[in-house]
Formats: sequence, C-alpha cells, structure tokens
Amino acid sequence: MAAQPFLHRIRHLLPYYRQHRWSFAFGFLLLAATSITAAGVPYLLKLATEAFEAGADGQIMLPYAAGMAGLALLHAGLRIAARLRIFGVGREVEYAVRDDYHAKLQELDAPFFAKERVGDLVSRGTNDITALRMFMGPGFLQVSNAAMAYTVTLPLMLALDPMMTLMALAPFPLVLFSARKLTQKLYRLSRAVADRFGDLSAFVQESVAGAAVVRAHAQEASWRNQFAEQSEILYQSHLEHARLQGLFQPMVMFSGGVGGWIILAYGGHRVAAGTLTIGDFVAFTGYLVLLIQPTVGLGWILTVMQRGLAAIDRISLVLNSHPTILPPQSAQSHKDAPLPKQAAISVRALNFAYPSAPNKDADAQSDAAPIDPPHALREINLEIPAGAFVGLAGRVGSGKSTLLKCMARLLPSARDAIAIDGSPLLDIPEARLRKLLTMTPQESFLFSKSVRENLLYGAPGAREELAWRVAEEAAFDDEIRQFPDGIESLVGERGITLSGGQRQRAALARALVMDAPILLLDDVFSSVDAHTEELILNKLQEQAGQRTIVMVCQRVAALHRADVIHLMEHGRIVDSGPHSELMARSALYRDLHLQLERVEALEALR
Ligand SMILES: Nc1ncnc2c1ncn2[C@@H]1O[C@H](COP(=O)(O)OP(=O)(O)OP(=O)(O)O)[C@@H](O)[C@H]1O
Repeated sequence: MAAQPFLHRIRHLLPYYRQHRWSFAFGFLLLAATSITAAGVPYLLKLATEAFEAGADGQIMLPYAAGMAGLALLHAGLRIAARLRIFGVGREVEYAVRDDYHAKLQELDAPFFAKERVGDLVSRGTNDITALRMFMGPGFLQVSNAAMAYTVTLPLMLALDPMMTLMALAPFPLVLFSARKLTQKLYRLSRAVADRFGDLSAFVQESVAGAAVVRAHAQEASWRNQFAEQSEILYQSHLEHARLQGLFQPMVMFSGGVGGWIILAYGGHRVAAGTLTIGDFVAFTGYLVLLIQPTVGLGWILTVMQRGLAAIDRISLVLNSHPTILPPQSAQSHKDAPLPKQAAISVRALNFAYPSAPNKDADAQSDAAPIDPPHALREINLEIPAGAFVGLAGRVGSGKSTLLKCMARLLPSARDAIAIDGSPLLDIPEARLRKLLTMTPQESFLFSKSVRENLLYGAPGAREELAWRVAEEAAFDDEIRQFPDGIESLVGERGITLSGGQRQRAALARALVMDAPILLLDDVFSSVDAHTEELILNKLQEQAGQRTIVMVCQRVAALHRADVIHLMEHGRIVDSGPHSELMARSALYRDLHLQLERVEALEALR
C-alpha cells in the first residue's frame, strides 16, 4: 500500500479538492500575501538600521516603526483569513467524505459486513476522517506556508548575499534527507496506530454489545485483561510513533539553530571586516528567522501527512468496496409498472456458498490450495405460486435462512436462478423490489426510537392508525397500551427495553406496514408463546390468497397451516408437500416434528 503513487492514493480526495479549488486557490493567494508582508518586516528593519547608521535621529525611526506595525497587523489579518479559508475547506471536505463514507456503508451488502468489524468501521468513520481533515486543512496550510516562505524569502536572501545564504542553509539538506528517510517509517507507524485504534474500537463495541454474556459467564476479569492487552498494544504503537516524531523535531530545530550560529559567526566577521552592512546583516537574520518556523514545522507536517495518508488508505478500503449485488442494468422496463397484488416466486438450480472467512495465516500458508467453502444451498428448485402460504422446515443449519436471504436479494445469486413473476430478481430495481417483497430476519433489529417510529419505519409519513392496525395484526397492540408512554415509548438501543417476543412482533408489524405482495418470515415466532402465535397466524391466514407468504418456522402449529412445506437438509430440498403427506412419507420430517412437539410440550409446562 505504501508503495502506491501519492496521486493514486489520494484519488478519492481529488474530486473534493476540485470542488473547492477556488477556495484553495484563494487561501493559497492569501498565504502568498502573508509571506510577502512577513518578508517586508526584515527589509524595513534593514532600512531603519541603515538610516540609524547614517546618523539619523530618533524621529526618523517613527515611519519605519509605523510601517513595521502596519505590516505586522496586515500580516496577522491575512494569516487569519488564510487559515479560516483553508481550515474551512478542510471541514467541508471532512463533512463530504463522512457523508460519502456513510452512504457507502448503506450501499454495501451482507458479504462485506461479514468480513468487517463494526468497531473498526466506526473508527474509520470517526478517527480516520478526523485525521483526513488535519491532512486537508492544517496539513495543506503548513505545506503551502513552507513552500511560500521559501519561494519569497530565498530569492531575497540570495539577492542580499548568495554566499551567506548557502552557508546559512548548509544544514538543511541533512534535514530533508532525514525527512525522506523517516517518511516511510512514519507512515508505517501511523498506519499501525490507526489499525490498532480500529482493533480497540472493535473490542469495545463487542464488549458493550456482549456485556450481558460476559457477565453471565463470569468472564469480566478475563475480558478486562484482554482489553488491557489491546490497550497496551495501542499504547506501544503510539509510543513508537511519538519516539520517531520526537527524534525528528529536535533535529530540525537544531539544524535551524546551526544556521543561526553560522550567520552570527560568519556574518559578524563580515560586518567587522566591513564587507557587509549592519542593515544587511539584520535583514538577513530576519529572513532566516522566517524560514526557521516552517522548517521546524516540517516534523509536524510529516506526521500529519503520513497519518492522513494512512487514514486515506483505511477509508479507501471501504470506499473502493462494491456491493456483490449490482444494481440492475435493465431497470427501465419496470419503472412505471404497477405493483401486482400477489406475486409468484420461482427458483431454479440455485446454489450458494458463503465466502470463506479471511485466513489469518494466509501469508504463512500462501502455497496451500484455497479451501472451497461448503455450499449452504445446492441445486434448489422451487415454484411458489402467487398467494401461496409456504413453509420451510429443516434441521438447524440446513439452509432455510440462506434461501430466504437469496430470495430477498440480501445475498447474491446467479442471474437466472430466482425470478418474481417471471422477471429475474437481479433485474428488479431496488426501490421496486423493496415494495414487492418484505423480509423479517431471524434477529429482529429495532432502532432506538419510539415504538410508533419503529413500526412505521418503512412508511415514515403514515398516520398512527396504521401503526395500531399492524400492531393488532402482530398481536402486539395490547402490550403497547400497557407501556408507560404507550406507542410513543422508546424501545432503547436495538430494542433493549423490549422482551424477545415483543421485539419479534414489533419487527413483524413493521414488515406488515409495507403491505408487500410477498412476505418472507424467518422464524419470527421463536420467542412468542403458542397462544399469541395462534392469534398472529389466524390474522395472517385471513390474508391467505392475498399475499405470498414464505415462512421458516420451528412451530408445529404454523407448519400445519402451510399449503406446502419444503423440507431442507444440508442445503438441499429433500421433500415437499403438505404436512399430512410429509408425516406419512418422510422420516426426517416425522423426526423433526417429534422434536418440535417435545419442545412445545416443555414450553407449555413452564
Ligand atoms: N454469514 C455466514 N457466513 C458463513 N457461513 C454461514 C453464514 N451464515 C450461515 N452460514 C452457514 O450456512 C449454513 C446454512 O445456514 P442457515 O442460517 O441458512 O441455516 P438455517 O437452516 O436457517 O439454520 P437455523 O434453523 O439455525 O436458523 C450453515 O452451515 C451456516 O453455518
């Protein structure tokens, strides 16, 4: 990564630079004016000294003093304006990159999130974007400042005395040489700090999300030790980074100091010998001081730039990622077509394998042949007529959820593998697909908003009556009435203030709001008692024939009601038929049924 050309690495930033190019150019002009006004002060000092030498009285100093004060004021004003302009652009770019980063996260799909850690993604979106702003704002300002200071001051110094200029700058090549040498190391350490910070954020995120599990297994001490270990690694990375930075900064200051000593020794000797006027000597010293500040800042600039580049590389990993399911090319034909009341689904020779998890020892085993991940779905063929009530049954891990996710286009499939009403699933525009089909996943995720906002999530402008209607269909309305603030009660982050069964019914009601012709339900009754489940199924069955329902279910009562049940085993559909037929001919189904009945009988005893 570090070897990639600079422009290639910052290519994501170029459009933002382009967008603000006039602001940057104006900021740059202001900086140029700042450097010119700064260089004016030593020149006035030279004139004043020369006038003094020529025997002028104190009165004649006044215009010089006033000129210097005026220049200093102008200099301060210009510098403030330049900083405001360039820092402002840095903030604007930070805002836009953060927006794009968030939009990209919304666009990416399940396979991307399967390999990334939430905490690390948060760290990229916060910490790294802040580093990026430092790169774009203060970093850019200091680089431009140094460039302008050298461009304006060096010719003035050379015009005064080329030999003395060369002597004063003699230590600087050493600084530039060491800066070049240190850059790569500084990048490596900056990247390590950012990566370790990402690791720690991911750990903290997991700690918070799994706090109850940690406590339930009495693992607090071990978890604390693991945190301390991660924290120590980050601390060491910071320390190593600071050591390098600490080495460089004094070195630059020392070189600047050496330049000053040379001027004093050599310049003083020249003044004494009468080959240099005191005025030129004073001006020369003033110019050198103007160069020392940006040169001393070089250590800081290098750090900010390398940290910024590390941040760009980390953010680019996300911005360069693409969803595995690409938006359809032939969206036009669907654009204005009315939604059907019901829709049929056909699945042909569908195969699916999850991508294998990244191998931590990949480098060590680079010669080993990659292991093909096992297929989660194999040769699935299904015809689900419009308005059908279909059940999917099978042992744990047999592929039921994967099949539903493929149907909902949350996981990728071959172009001709799944069709809705004859149209390939991949050709249906996203907005239309989400109106055509709603899926309620196994883990019901709720937002930290009110119950009403959660239920109406898919129809934000809808009236409260709709929320109550779907809540009733999901047998959730009575409980909502008992909440302290009724339908306006907050559900807490991820629905933490609700029971598992309440969360499931809230998620089901949220899906019902969409009123889609196809409803895909992934085990939404697992935490709901048998009586409540019965109520919901009755409601759903009242709509039988009106919408197509495909339901993964572990409950006997639900399976009894399905028109047809597809029985899955090891990613295949091994049998299909209504409950009675499967009971008569499938040992696997009878076995499963028996297990489910036992579980339900135990639940009834509780
Ligand atoms: N994100 C994933 N990455 C890799 N493998 C996965 C992933 N999700 C599921 N699998 C694997 O795919 C197979 C099918 O899983 P799936 O969740 O579809 O089963 P299921 O029948 O729905 O199980 P359950 O009844 O427990 O929900 C399993 O072997 C599982 O380990």
